[in-house]
Amino acid sequence: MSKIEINNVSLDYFGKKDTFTALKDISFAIEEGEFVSIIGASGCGKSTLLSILEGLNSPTEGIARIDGSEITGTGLERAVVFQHYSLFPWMTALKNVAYGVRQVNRKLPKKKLFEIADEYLSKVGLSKFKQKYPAQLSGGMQQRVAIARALAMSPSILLMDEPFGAVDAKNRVILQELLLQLWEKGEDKKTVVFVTHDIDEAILLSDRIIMMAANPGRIKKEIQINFPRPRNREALVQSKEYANFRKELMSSFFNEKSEKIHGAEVAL
Ligand SMILES: Nc1ncnc2c1ncn2[C@@H]1O[C@H](COP(=O)(O)OP(=O)(O)OP(=O)(O)O)[C@@H](O)[C@H]1O
Repeated sequence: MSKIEINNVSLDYFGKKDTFTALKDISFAIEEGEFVSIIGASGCGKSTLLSILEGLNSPTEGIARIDGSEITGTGLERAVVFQHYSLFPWMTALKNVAYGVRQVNRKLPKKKLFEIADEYLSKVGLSKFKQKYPAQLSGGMQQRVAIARALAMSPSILLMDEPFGAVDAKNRVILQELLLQLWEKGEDKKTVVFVTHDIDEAILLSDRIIMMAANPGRIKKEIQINFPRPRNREALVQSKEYANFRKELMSSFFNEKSEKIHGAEVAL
């Protein structure tokens, strides 16, 4: 049994006048401990797919399962990290992480709760900032807190929707490496579903890439990534294998019909 199974899933959004098919007949499986990225043009349904895995949306057709059971709502075994920092502004970094831990274990004594929060903030390099409020932290730091909170909840599945999309280029690299390190070293390897627009990010992090196409949102290609782990960005990007692999991936990514609508490139 796979950790995640998506079988013939379609999802329609019903408007007042018309219906929009955001996902059409999608099937794939993700094994326990696998790191899978979903890439594709804007509007191809990546976030919609993630919302089904999160349990916020239900397929119009088909079935989505976790550990063999149909997803019927949100669950504490799934933690989510979004592009926009979803921290509570009135809580310190430490309290934000402790809040997450409390959601999964309400009986834990306060002291233990804060010990766990402390441990995870130190894993993401923020020990010195634990008493700061989100507004006192940079965007990259806030995203570290969000990652610490997600990991501290000890989920078996981590759902990440463009988690580094809003941070600057330098912090993006730092966060990618942090996530790679935490995931590769993790004693209990999480199953990760990671939505991104960034091909290099997807190659660096993933075991497999699911490439989607738009109108309607569907799977275009699945690509296995066999670069050995632990991965080192410098060594990886300098290798000939990487250059060839990336070139191939880029050409299938852009080999999609598109049209300029109001000056913007829109995938068809
Ligand atoms: N609630 C909704 N009602 C109607 N249409 C929606 C709704 N949510 C999303 N859509 C449409 O469904 C399609 C898929 O949206 P989705 O956000 O899943 O795409 P995406 O691949 O994540 O895009 P992006 O990369 O820009 O975030 C888009 O055309 C979007 O406009």
